[in-house]
Amino acid sequence: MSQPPLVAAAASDSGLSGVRPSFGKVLVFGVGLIGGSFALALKAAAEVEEIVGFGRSLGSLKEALALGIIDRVGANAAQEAMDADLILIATPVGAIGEALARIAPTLGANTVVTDAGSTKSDVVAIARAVLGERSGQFVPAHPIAGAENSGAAAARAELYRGRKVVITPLAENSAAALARVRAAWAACGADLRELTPARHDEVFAAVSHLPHLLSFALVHDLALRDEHDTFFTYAASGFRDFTRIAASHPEMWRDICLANRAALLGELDRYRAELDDLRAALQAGDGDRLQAVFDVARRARRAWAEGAGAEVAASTPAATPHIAS
Ligand SMILES: NC(=O)C1=CN([C@@H]2O[C@H](COP(=O)(O)OP(=O)(O)OC[C@H]3O[C@@H](n4cnc5c(N)ncnc54)[C@H](O)[C@@H]3O)[C@@H](O)[C@H]2O)C=CC1
Ligand SMILES: O=C(O)C(=O)Cc1ccc(O)cc1
Repeated sequence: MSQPPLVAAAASDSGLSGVRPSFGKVLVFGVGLIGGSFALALKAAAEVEEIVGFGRSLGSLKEALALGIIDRVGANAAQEAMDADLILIATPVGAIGEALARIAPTLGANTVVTDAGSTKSDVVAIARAVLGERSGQFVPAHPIAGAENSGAAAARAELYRGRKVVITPLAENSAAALARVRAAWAACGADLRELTPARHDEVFAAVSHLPHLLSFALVHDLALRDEHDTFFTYAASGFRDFTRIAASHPEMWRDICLANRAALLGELDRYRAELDDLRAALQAGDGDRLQAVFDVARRARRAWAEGAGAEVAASTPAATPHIAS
């Protein structure tokens, strides 16, 4: 790396000439919200010379070109991978293996590869299978920033500023490869964290994948009712908050749910047990129990929103064995 990214950005902002960007040629596979925002952020930080986009549809790549997100539409991934400095794979997780397969045979010895997938154990497994002895060049990542909107038109340079990006390094990553990928995400303004792939998937099953599944389920159930218009007419801001994420991309979420199926099933079972507990309290007219659960949840939610983390002691007396365990 020629310069620490933010130093180089500051130098270029202040008008100093002769400071080279940290990355020459960057390939982005999947130039949508996440890939497009990464491209725009590297450009805004003056950390890249050229961004070449690859994707499934020429139409969306042309849109990304017109929006100034990429500099060229790539035609030959294998050829471009030979001398790329950095490659980001930002397709739905089910397509990451296919993108890796396109670059694997010709991947340059000094090229580093990262991804943005919402799941990590499956991505690591496919990367090792496809890249073989080159898997050390792949440093997995997951930006915890996004939205229910998708596509290149939703991309913005500021998306990652101050937001966490979880890196799940591999034992075979060299210190240099890890540093290059960390530098790229840091140049986007991210707050870098590290987890193992397995721990990552457990955590995100609970705080991201399950909430999306629940939101899709609620809206699906209402949408299929005969008088769904009446329900939606009267839905207020609580419904809006709970269901915003049900407007997320169905294909992307299909892939995430399937990729993290084991952890998600575990979280779903816990949630069902929680619902059973609340149902039993409701049926028994046990207002104390309802209020005790709501009180713990309210304090945890408020502490989290205030940035203190959810460190409220779970002091609710357990009504059922599953809560006590
Ligand atoms: N949307 C979000 O809030 C977040 C998404 N992610 C992850 O980032 C990745 C991308 O998500 P978004 O940018 O939101 O989706 P998006 O739908 O905005 O962009 C995905 C892009 O990948 C392209 N694509 C789809 N299948 C492909 C294939 N087989 N080969 C090549 N290109 C293909 C699409 O044409 C599109 O341009 C996913 O893996 C997702 O799990 C991670 C963090 C947040
Ligand atoms: O829209 C939202 O609030 C999100 O939760 C965005 C999001 C979606 C997928 C991820 O892996 C990370 C963040």
